[in-house]
Amino acid sequence: MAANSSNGEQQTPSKPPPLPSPLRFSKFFQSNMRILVTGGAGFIGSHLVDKLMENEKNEVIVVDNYFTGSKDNLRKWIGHPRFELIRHDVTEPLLVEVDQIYHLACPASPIFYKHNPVKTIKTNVIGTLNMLGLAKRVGARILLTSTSEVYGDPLIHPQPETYWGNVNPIGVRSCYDEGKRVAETLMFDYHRQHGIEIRIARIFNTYGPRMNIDDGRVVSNFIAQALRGEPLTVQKPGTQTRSFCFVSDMVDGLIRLMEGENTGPINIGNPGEFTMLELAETVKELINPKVEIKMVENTPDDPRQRKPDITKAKELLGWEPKVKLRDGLPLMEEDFRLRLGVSKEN
Ligand SMILES: NC(=O)c1ccc[n+]([C@@H]2O[C@H](COP(=O)([O-])OP(=O)(O)OC[C@H]3O[C@@H](n4cnc5c(N)ncnc54)[C@H](O)[C@@H]3O)[C@@H](O)[C@H]2O)c1
Ligand SMILES: O=C(O)[C@H]1O[C@H](OP(=O)(O)OP(=O)(O)OC[C@H]2O[C@@H](n3ccc(=O)[nH]c3=O)[C@H](O)[C@@H]2O)[C@H](O)[C@@H](O)[C@@H]1O
Repeated sequence: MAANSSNGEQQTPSKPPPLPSPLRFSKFFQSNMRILVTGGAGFIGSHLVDKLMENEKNEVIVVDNYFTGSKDNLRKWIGHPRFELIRHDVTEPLLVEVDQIYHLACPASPIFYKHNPVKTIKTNVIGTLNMLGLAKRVGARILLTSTSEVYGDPLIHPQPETYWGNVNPIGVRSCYDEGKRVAETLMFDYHRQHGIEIRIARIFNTYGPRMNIDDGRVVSNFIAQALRGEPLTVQKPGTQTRSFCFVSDMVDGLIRLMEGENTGPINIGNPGEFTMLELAETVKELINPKVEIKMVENTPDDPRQRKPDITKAKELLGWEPKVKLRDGLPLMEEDFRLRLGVSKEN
């Protein structure tokens, strides 16, 4: 059609505008759910992205500052028309149009979250405020990955969601556990004050392929040590317990929580409980019977026991874990062997 110029004369455009790129069609015409995953380049986040990307109706946007995560965890999706990766720190505001936010960004291994405690608490508090601000602005549902560390060194065992916890507010772990407690408070205040749709998962120790080899957490430490033929370092007294959930079960629980009708908080974890000495014995038996077990000093405020009460997850989400520790460890061993270049015969 002819256009009017500013002096009133008619002009005919020389050529029609270019067609949009075919990528634009594949990107915006197929998807009907745009999902943001903060911390999506990390261990749990990258497995969550894999699962979300299996659904052709989903478009996934990851934001990560790569503090503990890596692009390598997402390499199979880079360049995919339904996937975008943004280097961004959640302590800075973000504006993207999304329908759901899985908010995972936060260092999780104690050695990393204690490395820069002020940054850890900023990530938990300012990062969560920013993501809630985004959820409010664009009307998205937001899920926070909280932690069993909100129960501190628990005096009730196993821990139900109704337990308020036993947390040291001024200790070296407080940046993480008090940080997550404030993040939970912010979630509920935005829910009550602004009607934001929230979901809170309290995750218990999760393990699986893709954990950083030198992550510092107990399962990755023991597997890497067993494969390198080094002593398994059990921190004293060794009778402290944890309950280990395989990552595929965790991802299934997180998606059910997001898709369901309950705000939570809901414990997501595997109730199978082990002492750290039992875990070391199991890794030794399954991976390298020749390695020694060595007792080493512990760090302050290490919780003495931890086991989730998952009644709520069973009743409200129809969820319970499927993978036993003895079945999950060999899957992680396989991944660690590949990355460390240690074959089965060695
Ligand atoms: N793995 C567990 O056992 C466990 C248990 C309880 C809770 N959680 C929670 O689950 C989430 C994921 O844990 P994970 O084990 O995958 O840890 P991870 O360290 O592998 O992943 C965390 C990701 O967040 C990113 N990140 C950190 N700070 C950021 C920031 N300021 N801005 C943007 N990105 C940032 C990291 O680079 C990383 O990719 C965390 O919120 C953690 O607190 C994990
Ligand atoms: O599940 C949770 O809620 C929390 O669990 C872990 O925290 P923690 O249980 O302290 O994790 P680890 O560092 O793996 O320690 C587990 C136990 O193993 C022991 N440990 C650790 C490392 C090691 O080499 N040897 C060893 O005996 C520790 O003393 C501790 O008792 C995670 O790192 C947190 O991100 C998460 O929020």
